[in-house]
Amino acid sequence: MTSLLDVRDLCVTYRTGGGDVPAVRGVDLALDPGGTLGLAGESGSGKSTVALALLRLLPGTAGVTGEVLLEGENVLDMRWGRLRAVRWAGASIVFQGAMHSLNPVRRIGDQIAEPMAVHGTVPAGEVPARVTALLEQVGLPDSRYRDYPHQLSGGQRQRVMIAMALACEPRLVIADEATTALDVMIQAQILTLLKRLVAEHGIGMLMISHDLSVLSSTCDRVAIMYAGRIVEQGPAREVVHEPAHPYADALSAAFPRIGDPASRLAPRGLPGDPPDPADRSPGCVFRPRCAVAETVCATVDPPLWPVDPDAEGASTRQAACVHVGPARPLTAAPTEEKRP
Ligand SMILES: Nc1ncnc2c1ncn2[C@@H]1O[C@H](COP(=O)(O)OP(=O)(O)OP(=O)(O)O)[C@@H](O)[C@H]1O
Repeated sequence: MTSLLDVRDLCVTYRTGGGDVPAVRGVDLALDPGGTLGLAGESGSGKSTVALALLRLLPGTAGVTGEVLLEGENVLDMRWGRLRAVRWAGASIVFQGAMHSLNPVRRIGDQIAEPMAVHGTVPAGEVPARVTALLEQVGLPDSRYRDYPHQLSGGQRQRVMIAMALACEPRLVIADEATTALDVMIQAQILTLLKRLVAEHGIGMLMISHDLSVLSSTCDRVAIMYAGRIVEQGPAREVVHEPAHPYADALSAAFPRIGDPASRLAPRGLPGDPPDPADRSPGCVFRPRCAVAETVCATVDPPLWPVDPDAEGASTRQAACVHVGPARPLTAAPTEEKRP
């Protein structure tokens, strides 16, 4: 089966007056049709840069290398006309903060109709009925068709953004912090809606959030980013509830876990700051903040490898840490030597 999305060795560097900022460094991601992949990491880890790179929406100051294969076709090599056809119809994106993404002086229905008109995916005469159907799918009455964005609540506007994203029946939806600005009740409603729509339409979804609990309740698989790299990826339950990489562990511990009263009362924080993206020191980039760092971590920068190479299906769970997987022997000697 061809992957819906296959990202290979994606690197993004922003050119700034203060020098180059390598925001994404060698990211590999894969998503099957109908699959849901979560991308998590703290602020500045490069999540949005990945999302924007997938549809070539980055500013001109960004240099991009690697491959973004959408149903086998490299988005990074597409000619402009082909790229325009792929946006909305092949893959669409829902951003945080719908008020800034919607046009304040255009009616909701007309804005949802626009991608269909531009791409000609629906005959002109059928567009109003399709808009009404989309409004219904996202839980809005068709009386909202003629409303302006300011007449809707934040949650309703976010539903409009989802309706727009689905308008041309894309195979991939990218949701970038799509529920972050919403209160917890509305957030739950929108997540339920997204999950239902993705399942009903067989759409693949890449969901970006700094909130692991959101991803664990929505996605099949989760990838954790730190300083522009994926440091762990695998089945959502395992990555969120039994993280292997020390950073994934710290991120997971920062969120209260349902059913664990102790963690609900005292989520752990992660000391220190994320590294300067321009820092090219050798070794593991997480080392200065890592509670289990050893001497070897100052020189070895491990790639992603299987967490448990002996377990069945283990190849799907990977982490980039010398303390997990086949790298363990690397740590054995220095650890023994250090002991008195
Ligand atoms: N236009 C830009 N020019 C220069 N640097 C940028 C630009 N956009 C992002 N960056 C830098 O790239 C890195 C990754 O930023 P990005 O916004 O992708 O992270 P993020 O994980 O999505 O963060 P957040 O959750 O806060 O949105 C950061 O160091 C950021 O400062």
